[in-house]
Amino acid sequence: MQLNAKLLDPRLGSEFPLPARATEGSAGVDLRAMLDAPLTLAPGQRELIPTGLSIHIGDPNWCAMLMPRSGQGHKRGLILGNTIGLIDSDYQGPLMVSLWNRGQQPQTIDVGERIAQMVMVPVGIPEFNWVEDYAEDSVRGAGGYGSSGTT
Ligand SMILES: O=c1ccn([C@H]2C[C@H](O)[C@@H](COP(=O)(O)OP(=O)(O)OP(=O)(O)O)O2)c(=O)[nH]1
Ligand SMILES: [Mg+2]
Repeated sequence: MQLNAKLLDPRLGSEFPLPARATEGSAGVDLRAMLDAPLTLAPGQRELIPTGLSIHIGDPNWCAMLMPRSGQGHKRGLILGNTIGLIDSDYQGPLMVSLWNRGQQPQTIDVGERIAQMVMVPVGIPEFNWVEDYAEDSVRGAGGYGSSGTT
């Protein structure tokens, strides 16, 4: 899909590669920490980190989601302060990553390091049809929270 975007940090595309997917089959576009200097996050600390770009999706049938990189999350405890960042189709401001060190050790983020990934996701737009009863009872009904067991 085509995506209008602005480079807000001139180091992107010169000193650091443009945002890109790591491989042809990657779902996520890796986003970099466009910091002025390395940043150390203490255990439990989170900071809003600029990615150096903005996007304008435009089409309300799409959104973007910012997600942790699995290696960073699993090995270093670096995930997102909002768990997943949701980027609205009408947002035109700078893309920011709330990076959260949920681990036990301080973690230093290098300038330009790839800290998160952005995935484009289709959005269903609900038009609520408020009813008293559902026409059919589903097999699940109100069962949830482990109701189907573990085996
Ligand atoms: O990780 C994130 C999450 C959000 N945003 C931007 C894009 C998004 O469209 C906007 C608002 O996000 P959201 O709707 O999740 O936050 P909110 O707390 O509901 O703010 P608002 O009242 O502005 O909608 O902030 C980011 O840059 N990074
Ligand atoms: Mg909102």
